[in-house]
Amino acid sequence: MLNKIAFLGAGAMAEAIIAGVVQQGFIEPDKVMVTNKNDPEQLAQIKEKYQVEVNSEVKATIDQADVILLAMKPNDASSALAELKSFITKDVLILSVMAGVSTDYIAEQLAAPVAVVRVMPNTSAMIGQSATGLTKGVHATDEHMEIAKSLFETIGLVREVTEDEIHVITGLAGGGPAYFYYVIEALEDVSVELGLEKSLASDFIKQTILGAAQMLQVSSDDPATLRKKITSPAGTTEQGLLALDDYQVKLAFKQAIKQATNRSIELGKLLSE
Ligand SMILES: NC(=O)C1=CN([C@@H]2O[C@H](COP(=O)(O)OP(=O)(O)OC[C@H]3O[C@@H](n4cnc5c(N)ncnc54)[C@H](OP(=O)(O)O)[C@@H]3O)[C@@H](O)[C@H]2O)C=CC1
Ligand SMILES: O=C(O)[C@@H]1CCC=N1
Repeated sequence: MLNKIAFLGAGAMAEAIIAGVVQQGFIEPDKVMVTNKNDPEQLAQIKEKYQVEVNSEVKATIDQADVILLAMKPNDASSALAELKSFITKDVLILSVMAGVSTDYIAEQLAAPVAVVRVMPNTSAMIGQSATGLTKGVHATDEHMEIAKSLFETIGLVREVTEDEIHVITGLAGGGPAYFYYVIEALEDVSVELGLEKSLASDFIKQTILGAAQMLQVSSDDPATLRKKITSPAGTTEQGLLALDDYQVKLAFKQAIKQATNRSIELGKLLSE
């Protein structure tokens, strides 16, 4: 049982994890303390929404915490770790959701053999539906991994991956919901263009994507087989898929994941320069 989780960072990802772990009952809200750089209003909102504790000081936030979750942007990592360094105790577990930032970098900046688990969730954590990759830093034990796993399993699927693989997980799943939202924006736009009310279109799009996702979960068919079952020869779907091929949409998605993955690698390298 955890004594306290300290969140350094109170932005979109921190909030999604806080909402998830509190609402799924992983930890009592009064055992969660949150700080940020300089936005008391955001802290007040988080406190009001989730009944967690907030504090403007790092020292007070991490006091008595057995888990510290780093949820600032990668370019704030260096200054945040420099501040954290003076307060860190050796038996704390550091979880970091920062894209690209390696476990070694975090331990080096803290100048201590501290247990670090690098985590890549996504914002669907908010409703318990994240897909989260975990990577064990050199000083983290199996017990630390179990703590990290049990925390993130309350807010979705968890898989342990290597530190190389977590870059791909970042490109694929960390930002993954954004790609689906982007597609949905286009589907909404065209439905309105073709004469549907936006809310009607939105209902159909949401149910269609949810149904497709659930089919993938329960069916023994692979995605290509499921697609073929929808595509009648000389029918409507065939025309839709022809357009997607004409516009090289598969290639575009492959390139998107490659670029996002490469950016994760690059963010890590930029910090080490
Ligand atoms: N958004 C997403 O979908 C995902 C994000 N991530 C990772 O999560 C991290 C946060 O992303 P996101 O939530 O989107 O970013 P946001 O900009 O929404 O939030 C960043 C937070 O970090 C705080 N912060 C900055 N410096 C410090 C510091 N020194 N000490 C304490 N808090 C600090 C900011 O405070 P203030 O507002 O006061 O400046 C802010 O609350 C990133 O590293 C990102 O790679 C990972 C997976 C998915
Ligand atoms: O865009 C980003 O850098 C972060 C990491 C994954 C999702 N959002």
